[in-house]
Amino acid sequence: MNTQHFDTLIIGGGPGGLAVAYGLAPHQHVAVVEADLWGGTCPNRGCDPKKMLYGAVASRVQDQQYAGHGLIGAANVDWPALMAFKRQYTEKVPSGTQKGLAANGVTTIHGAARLLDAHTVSVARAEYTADFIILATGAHAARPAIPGAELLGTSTDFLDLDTLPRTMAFIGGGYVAVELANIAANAGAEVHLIQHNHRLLRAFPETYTQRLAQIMTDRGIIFHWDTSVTQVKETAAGVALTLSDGTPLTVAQAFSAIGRPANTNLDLAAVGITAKKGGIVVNDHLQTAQPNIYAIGDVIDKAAPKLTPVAGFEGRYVVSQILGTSTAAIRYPAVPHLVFATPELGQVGVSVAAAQAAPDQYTVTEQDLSGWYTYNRIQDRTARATVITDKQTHRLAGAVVLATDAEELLNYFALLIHQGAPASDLAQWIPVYPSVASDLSYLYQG
Ligand SMILES: Cc1cc2nc3c(=O)[nH]c(=O)nc-3n(C[C@H](O)[C@H](O)[C@H](O)COP(=O)(O)OP(=O)(O)OC[C@H]3O[C@@H](n4cnc5c(N)ncnc54)[C@H](O)[C@@H]3O)c2cc1C
Ligand SMILES: NC(=O)c1ccc[n+]([C@@H]2O[C@H](COP(=O)([O-])OP(=O)(O)OC[C@H]3O[C@@H](n4cnc5c(N)ncnc54)[C@H](O)[C@@H]3O)[C@@H](O)[C@H]2O)c1
Repeated sequence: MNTQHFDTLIIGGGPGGLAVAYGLAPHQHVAVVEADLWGGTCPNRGCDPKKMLYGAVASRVQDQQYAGHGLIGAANVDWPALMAFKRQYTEKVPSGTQKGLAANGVTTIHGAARLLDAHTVSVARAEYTADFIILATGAHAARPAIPGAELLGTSTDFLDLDTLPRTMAFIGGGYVAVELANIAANAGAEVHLIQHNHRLLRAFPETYTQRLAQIMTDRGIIFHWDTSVTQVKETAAGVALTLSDGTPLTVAQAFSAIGRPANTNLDLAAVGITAKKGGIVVNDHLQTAQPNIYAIGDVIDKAAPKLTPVAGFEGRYVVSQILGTSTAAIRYPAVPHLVFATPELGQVGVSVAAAQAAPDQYTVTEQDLSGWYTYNRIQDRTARATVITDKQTHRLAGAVVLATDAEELLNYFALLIHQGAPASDLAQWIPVYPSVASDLSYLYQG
């Protein structure tokens, strides 16, 4: 068998793998193996298509907020046209990604890769060797272990629905369930969200998640708290879910959104690499038990959130390790994370719970922003934010925002934390007025 050799071989052509490929391509002979769609989850069936659908419903919600204040009637979502708009973007992603890699001298190999030893990978009947191997295989949607689970769709199915089902249910109360339920409900569907406990979006403060749940309830989403689904059956009308209290719930379509286990199906044991529930185990240099095999992105077990920019950050870090431009352990900056609902809920830095547990160290200030000009102007009646500052350094330590376009404030907060900028810096800065940025000096006062 002819074996091709590369300096670095990357398994997985998503945001993590691509960051490594583009970083190493000018210096090395590099290959990427992709089993499915070039570009990975985010641009094909994750962040990007999700935000295209979200954009339309967010506009509709904004229209509704202007009702009686200058706009008559909210725009309606034309789901097939919105889906066509989304597909115009997503359909070009795989070929565009592959062409981009080829144009940068990266070899692209299509197929599912497996590890044969610390330097050898098999794809179909071919074998490839490499000095370094990067595992960047991401994660996949889980389905509950119940009879009929195969009848449940996943986020991938939702993001490619030709027509919007009149009724639907989401099992789970994490990012995926909340974001997709919000899109579906604001696009006109009757939506049920079934959560097995009483806690939505565990990474966010409960006072905020309860507020968001109330806003979503007011918009028509039906929450089934402390409820599990015990069985799914096909019916003429769609699917019949049996809920843990015995109640039947029939909807046109139901989706599993109970988490995303790592794609560790790589014959890891054959090379002595371990994986836990959260994913592949790596050290603080992102090396697996085999020092020449790194793992990055959603496939690794880590405390950092599993997000696209985090996968890219890890990819660039691994490039610096392989090229020898850095030998330091990985240090993550404060990572902003945000749920694209209407309104958006985001947070960055020290959590409210951690700050409240250390009252000598942090000041926690929560403010209702709904009366502020920025939010009153767009009739966002629920906007609020919590800002956490360090009592000793007077620097920004963390923030939580529930508001229309919270993403903007969150990005500013992340930058201020990253730069360790004192509040006094804002006095030397002139933002556009009126804008979200022009509120910063009122929110962060050191
Ligand atoms: C519905 C949804 C919405 C999301 N929204 C956001 C968002 O708004 N913001 C955000 O930051 N993140 C979001 N995410 C998360 C984001 O998509 C991931 O964090 C990101 O894609 C991780 O990148 P990755 O490179 O680690 O993995 P992936 O993007 O999953 O790429 C891994 C690639 O590896 C391939 N692969 C797997 N096994 C093999 C194998 N054996 N051989 C070869 N190839 C293999 C897969 O086919 C895949 O293409 C969302 C995710 C979902 C599902
Ligand atoms: N805006 C964003 O940045 C964004 C959007 C979507 C996804 N993501 C990424 O994708 C990841 C996965 O999202 P997700 O929503 O699938 O997972 P998640 O881990 O965020 O939430 C899973 C939810 O399912 C519930 N659950 C778990 N097991 C269950 C079971 N057996 N039965 C019923 N419910 C169960 C959990 O309590 C939780 O509410 C996120 O953690 C995030 O990293 C990010």
